[in-house]
Amino acid sequence: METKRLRIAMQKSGRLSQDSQALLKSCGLKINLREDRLIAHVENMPIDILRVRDDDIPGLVMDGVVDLGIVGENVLEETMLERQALGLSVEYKTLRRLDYGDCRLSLAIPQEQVWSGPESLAGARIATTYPNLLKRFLAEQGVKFKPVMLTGSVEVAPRAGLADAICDLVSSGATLEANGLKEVQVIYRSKATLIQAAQELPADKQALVDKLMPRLQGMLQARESKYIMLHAPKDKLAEISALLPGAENPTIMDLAGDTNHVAMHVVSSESLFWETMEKLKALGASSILVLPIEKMME
Ligand SMILES: Nc1ncnc2c1ncn2[C@@H]1O[C@H](COP(=O)(O)OP(=O)(O)OP(=O)(O)O)[C@@H](O)[C@H]1O
Ligand SMILES: O=P(O)(O)OC[C@H]1O[C@H](OP(=O)(O)OP(=O)(O)O)[C@H](O)[C@@H]1O
Ligand SMILES: [Mg+2]
Repeated sequence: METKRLRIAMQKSGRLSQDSQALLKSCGLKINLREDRLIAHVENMPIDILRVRDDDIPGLVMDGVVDLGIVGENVLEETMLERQALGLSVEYKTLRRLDYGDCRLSLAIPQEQVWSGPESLAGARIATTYPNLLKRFLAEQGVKFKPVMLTGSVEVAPRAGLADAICDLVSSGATLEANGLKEVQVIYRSKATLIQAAQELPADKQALVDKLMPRLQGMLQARESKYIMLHAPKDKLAEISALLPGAENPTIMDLAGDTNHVAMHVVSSESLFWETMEKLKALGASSILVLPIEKMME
């Protein structure tokens, strides 16, 4: 269905919802969101946000039902494999990998069991929501297994006697531990990603995407960067710069009444660890301030 408004699909409720909504808001979208509504209107731009189950997002983009989607790479890759097997279109464009939704798809077994590699799962029943990613991994290892498809509560499957092992998402590992399981093999690492339908968009919609992308890029870059201010001995400027990632072009300013030191301001592409601060201090730097950056545009 053709609409004049750009359609963006994102997860309705779950791990990616808050961050995705916050990211779009930070790009200037005023989202009129009502919890019970599946479509949220953006008040100040011709954009509609479709709030759906995350599993549906890759298909909506690949079928061109929505223009953009924010989804975990794990779900994207799993859907690709599933659609490939069904002979459906798997085309899309990745616009930007995002900085949230970090997790890994891993194999886990009961804590008391000994792990001697993927081959120890030969013939095992493995519970998962990601049968295609699991099949691909174990096929590469030459291991045959019996998939047990579960769409939730995968971690309880071994205790419930439904499976011998599981293949599920892990972040802190707390859920595995709470269920008496241990992570033994990572099979896929994932983050949230912004994707676009493969077919060409009408010019006005593409113009809107082209307007939003530098804002998104700027927000993500700002989140990854820090503004660092410090006083430095003039004869140690090169050594101090070398300690600050992305500080090729520092701003150097004279300090009133001090001819031996200068003020140095840099945008660093990474957060500054305490260890680096201590090294800066050892080189004679003082008054070191590390500030977050709200927005950036190059
Ligand atoms: N513990 C985690 N930490 C960080 N990101 C995660 C974590 N678990 C999952 N994710 C990412 O967030 C996505 C959504 O996870 P969530 O658990 O909300 O999915 P769901 O239960 O399948 O939701 P839905 O109801 O939309 O189908 C996952 O596909 C993954 O990319
Ligand atoms: O390693 P951890 O930090 O414990 O995270 C892993 C858990 O997080 C996700 O579920 P979520 O909590 O989103 O709930 P869900 O099962 O309802 O999807 C995932 O499916 C795991 O169960
Ligand atoms: Mg889901």
